[in-house]
Amino acid sequence: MENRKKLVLVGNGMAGVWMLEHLLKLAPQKYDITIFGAEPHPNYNRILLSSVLAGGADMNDIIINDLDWYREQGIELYTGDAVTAIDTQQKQVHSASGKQVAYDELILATGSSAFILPVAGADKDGVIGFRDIKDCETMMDTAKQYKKAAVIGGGLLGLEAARGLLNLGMDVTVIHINEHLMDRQLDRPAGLMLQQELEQQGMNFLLGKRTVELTGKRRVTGVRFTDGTAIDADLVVMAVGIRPNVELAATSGLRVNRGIVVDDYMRTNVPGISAVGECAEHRGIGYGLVAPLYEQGTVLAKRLAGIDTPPYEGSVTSTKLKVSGVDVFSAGEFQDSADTRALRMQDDIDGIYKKLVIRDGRLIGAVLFGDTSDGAPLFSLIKSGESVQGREKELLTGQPAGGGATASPLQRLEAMADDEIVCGCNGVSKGAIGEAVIGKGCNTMKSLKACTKASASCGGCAPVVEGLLQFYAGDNAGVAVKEGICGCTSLDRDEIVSEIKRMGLKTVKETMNVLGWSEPEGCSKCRPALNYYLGMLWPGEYEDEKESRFTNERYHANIQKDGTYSVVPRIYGGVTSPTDLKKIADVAEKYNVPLVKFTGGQRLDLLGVRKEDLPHIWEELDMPSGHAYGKTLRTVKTCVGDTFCRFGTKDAMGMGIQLEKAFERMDAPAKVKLAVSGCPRNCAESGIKDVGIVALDGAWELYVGGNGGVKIRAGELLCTVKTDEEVMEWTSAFLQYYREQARWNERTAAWIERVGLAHVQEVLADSDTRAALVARLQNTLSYTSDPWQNIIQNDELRKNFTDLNDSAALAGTSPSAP
Ligand SMILES: Cc1cc2nc3c(=O)[nH]c(=O)nc-3n(C[C@H](O)[C@H](O)[C@H](O)COP(=O)(O)OP(=O)(O)OC[C@H]3O[C@@H](n4cnc5c(N)ncnc54)[C@H](O)[C@@H]3O)c2cc1C
Ligand SMILES: NC(=O)c1ccc[n+]([C@@H]2O[C@H](COP(=O)([O-])OP(=O)(O)OC[C@H]3O[C@@H](n4cnc5c(N)ncnc54)[C@H](O)[C@@H]3O)[C@@H](O)[C@H]2O)c1
Ligand code: SF4
Ligand code: FES
Repeated sequence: MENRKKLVLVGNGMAGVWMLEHLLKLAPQKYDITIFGAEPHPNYNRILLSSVLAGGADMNDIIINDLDWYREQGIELYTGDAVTAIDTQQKQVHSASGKQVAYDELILATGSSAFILPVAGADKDGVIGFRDIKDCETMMDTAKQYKKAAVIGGGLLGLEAARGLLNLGMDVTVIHINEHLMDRQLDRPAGLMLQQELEQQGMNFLLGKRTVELTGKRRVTGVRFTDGTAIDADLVVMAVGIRPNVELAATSGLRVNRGIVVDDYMRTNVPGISAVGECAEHRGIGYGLVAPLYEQGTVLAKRLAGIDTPPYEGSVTSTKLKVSGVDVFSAGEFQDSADTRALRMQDDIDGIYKKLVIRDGRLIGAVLFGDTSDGAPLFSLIKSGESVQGREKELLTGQPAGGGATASPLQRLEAMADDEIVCGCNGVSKGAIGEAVIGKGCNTMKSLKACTKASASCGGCAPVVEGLLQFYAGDNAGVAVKEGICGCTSLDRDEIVSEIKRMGLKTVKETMNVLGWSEPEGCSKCRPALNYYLGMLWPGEYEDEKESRFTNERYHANIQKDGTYSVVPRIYGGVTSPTDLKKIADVAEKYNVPLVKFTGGQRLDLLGVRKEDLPHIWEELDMPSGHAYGKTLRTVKTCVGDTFCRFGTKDAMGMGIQLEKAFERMDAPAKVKLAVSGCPRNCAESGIKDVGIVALDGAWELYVGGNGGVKIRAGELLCTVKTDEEVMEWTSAFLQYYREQARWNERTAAWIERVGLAHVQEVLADSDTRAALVARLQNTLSYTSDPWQNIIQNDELRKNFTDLNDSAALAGTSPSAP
């Protein structure tokens, strides 16, 4: 150990420790390391303080390296002890607690401090910046006692602080000096759209205001502006930018401007002393985001390890607003000037704005509002500096020139270049994720994060990283995506299903016991999932556990927002009769049903029914349940087909009724909707159903995986068949395969995206497999019966509808579109 050099790091924050981690990987034995940190904590993720304040994370969740890590690395760590002087002659640092430590290499990573406006009253109690754990705790404590918060500064930090304070129940006013928010990241249209969104969330704004004084005695009570106006405030958070911590360097004789001046290898003007992070100023620029600081850290780590490295030449930055739930992205030069051209697209109805700034045929900046999914590829183009001439409009619309379909998420992942940066904070490319998943077997988000650092900082890239994890794991047969289905178990869906089968587990309780659930009672995520898997695996044998079902399924009715229920009788294929209509009208009148409405699935919905009336209504209706509440077949929508329509080529109504009669009461991982149209005009909207059938001249087309809900998805063509019998066979086989393979609560659209249509087609192409699937579905359906008939004929079950304090059901309902 004696010939190791001594390395001292001043500042136990994000940039310094990130650099050290890198150095330890490159040259684990080269240095004896000592770290001084002014804060009393191990290294934590400062970025996530916004999430902690907003209630989305716990302080424990944001520790990056715990104390064990320092011990394991042999690092001497002094927390809560600031370095106060550097003796550059003796090569020693002195700390506030009186320690003296010698160095061969000294790294200054002292970060920044929140800039506190030098206005009268800025030293009063209740006036803080938002920089560290202490500030965060002060805000959380203040919200318990006080009501009114003022945030000065409508930049990234101010808006994230304001969102957190709103979540803590405070009235929040953001005071901003400019006429639009985030003026350092957004142009005016995007700034105004952001303001509108945040106002709807309950934030108040005072724009164009310059603070002149903070009023109050010891504690702040208000904010006064240069125009003479004022507001009350019990808490004032200053978020008007940052100032690099340079005092230590300046008083020790290092060259300092706004930050500590460094060259392209992060060297200061004093031999043996480097600076990295927010405290450093490189080519006149100080950065306030982690991505460029990590780029600096990479160069410094290599130099300290003695490895050749290209110089650090500065960074192009991109930002995203966190925690507000509003999608905002900004990168590069976002303001246009005399030598730039800008392309803009604004959609006020959907709240989407996109601006691209181009100079000399190259993309140099972008602003996205409302939909930031193009952020990563646009940022890659900005960084690469490649020509986009002729492709500008394509980049703006996201569609290939000359039209064509918008790519699906999977296609988009596939189309990404290997060197495209996926995680901006940590500089992780698509290729690096592929390498980690396939090459190193990192097949969970946790291990992938540990392996690559992707999504370990702001978390903004997590959806894309997760998509790539699925993408690569799916592509590589040897790797399975392993995510526990909930916090009670580390087992994923496939493992649970195969263990239930292998060990013959027959109840929810037994499954949880045998498979080592951490929560003996399970949770609202795993209980209904296990109930479904057991019912799917052991039809006829497994007794449904009604306490594992949500309220809607438990009462066989959709609970409405006023606590009443709805009744939807089954109307096969949407075809009814005067007799049924009369029955429906009679019960609606008799039970004072406040609303009778046609649903999107061509059914009649009686809304506003009292729980105790449900059994009587169903008794008097004497019609089968429409299952408008469950994870089952909901409806088969039909058009009139060739029975009446002059374009019709086949009997769409007849086919719809046949399908609905065949699959009614079929439990499924999620709700299932079907449609049959008599010709490609598609009046029954077959293109957006789980199974959508379209008649052609002499054939039927079967589309699968469509969805018209939150995330619209067009169905994909599974097959084209000739006869009605084949329609029944393929639909049965498809539905049973979905029942057996999908995760609980996964709609066919999500399932198909996950496993790929080609896989489903390959499985179903085999006629023996189809026959076996059809037989298994028929077997399952043979055990089902109408739930309302069961209830009205059973006095015990009827009692549930008069006992108003039935608390055994799982809290929550599932959405109820029939
Ligand atoms: C609430 C919040 C949200 C943010 N969100 C994002 C985001 O989403 N994306 C993004 O890219 N960036 C974000 N940032 C910025 C990001 O956190 C910083 O860029 C990053 O932490 C800077 O790292 P650093 O190591 O240079 O400084 P720091 O993380 O501040 O670390 C410096 C450390 O040095 C210590 N120190 C200072 N002087 C001394 C001394 N003399 N002796 C010993 N120790 C000393 C300080 O106490 C501090 O602990 C956010 C910042 C905040 C406050
Ligand atoms: N999501 C993220 O990436 C994120 C989140 C939080 C913080 N940060 C980083 O933390 C640092 C601090 O953030 P910030 O928002 O304080 O800095 P900022 O410089 O981005 O924004 C400060 C804002 O305050 C306004 N301002 C300046 N003087 C004012 C005054 N007297 N009254 C009212 N408004 C005034 C400015 O116009 C500016 O919009 C930055 O480096 C930022 O990049 C990033
Ligand atoms: S889908 Fe075709 S057959 Fe059906 S109603 Fe429309 S036009 Fe007529
Ligand atoms: S982009 Fe911030 S963690 Fe990946």
